[in-house]
Amino acid sequence: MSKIPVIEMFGPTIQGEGAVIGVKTMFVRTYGCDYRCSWCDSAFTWDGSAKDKVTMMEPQEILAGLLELAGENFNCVTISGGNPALIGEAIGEFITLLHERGIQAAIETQGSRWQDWFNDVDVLTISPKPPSSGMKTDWDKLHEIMLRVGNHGKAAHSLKVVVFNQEDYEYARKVHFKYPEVPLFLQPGNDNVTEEGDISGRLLGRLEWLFNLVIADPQMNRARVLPQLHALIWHNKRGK
Ligand SMILES: C[S@@+](CC[C@H](N)C(=O)[O-])C[C@H]1O[C@@H](n2cnc3c(N)ncnc32)[C@H](O)[C@@H]1O
Ligand SMILES: Nc1nc2[nH]cc(C(=O)O)c2c(=O)[nH]1
Ligand code: SF4
Ligand SMILES: [Mg+2]
Repeated sequence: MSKIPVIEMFGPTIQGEGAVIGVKTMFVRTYGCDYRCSWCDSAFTWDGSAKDKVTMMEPQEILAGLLELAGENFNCVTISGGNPALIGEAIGEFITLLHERGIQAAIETQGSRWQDWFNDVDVLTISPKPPSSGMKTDWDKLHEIMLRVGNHGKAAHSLKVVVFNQEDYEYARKVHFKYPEVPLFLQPGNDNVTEEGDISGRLLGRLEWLFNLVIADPQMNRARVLPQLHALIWHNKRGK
């Protein structure tokens, strides 16, 4: 039986981002990422600082862990990371276990890798990375993924672009132009992920800035602009 490197499990909490914002969900965060975004708010999944916290878990053990944490108090599990798309069939098996119990599976990934289990996901969020991240988008790979989820998947899929500056905004426009039929969510970047205390004022200022860009832009009439809702409420606290 193949295993999944899990760095944390938490919840129930409220999905704070994207297409299913506001939904009660558990989180399973996998270890390891093929990217190194300069502003990553979950860098402990790849920078080595929490390596000793990784547990290799079978799908059944993860489900048992979630049930222990929350009992029956959830019907959605969000698998994030790191990049969960680095992991093969074990996640497919985990999704099957969730579905057997009538639980939905949501995925957060950046669109750099495909896995066949994407087709079985209920909510697939693809979040390609803008220039401020320091990462370079492989547009061919992203295109392959968008075609595959569009043609075969049952997944309700959407694109989510984090925007820190004007150049990132241009990148988001490019993504929207390439995939105009796919729901696009814009999310302002949190430029200090270690600040303690109440960061909501700073984040709301960035949200207003992004609102104003979209309001002025006829190319973005269908984009949706959302905060990281959990960060407004729980700030930079981990496991929320
Ligand atoms: C930590 S990532 C993990 C999943 C996957 N690696 C990805 O990037 O899509 C989860 C989400 O948080 C977003 N994110 C990470 N750091 C952020 C920051 N400083 N401000 C706003 N969003 C951030 C990412 O863009 C992604 O949409
Ligand atoms: N509440 C909450 N919502 C989220 N949406 C995406 C998250 C992530 O880190 O992938 C996240 C997270 O870490 N917490
Ligand atoms: S792709 Fe996601 S997890 Fe990986 S470094 Fe970027 S934001 Fe962090
Ligand atoms: Mg997060």
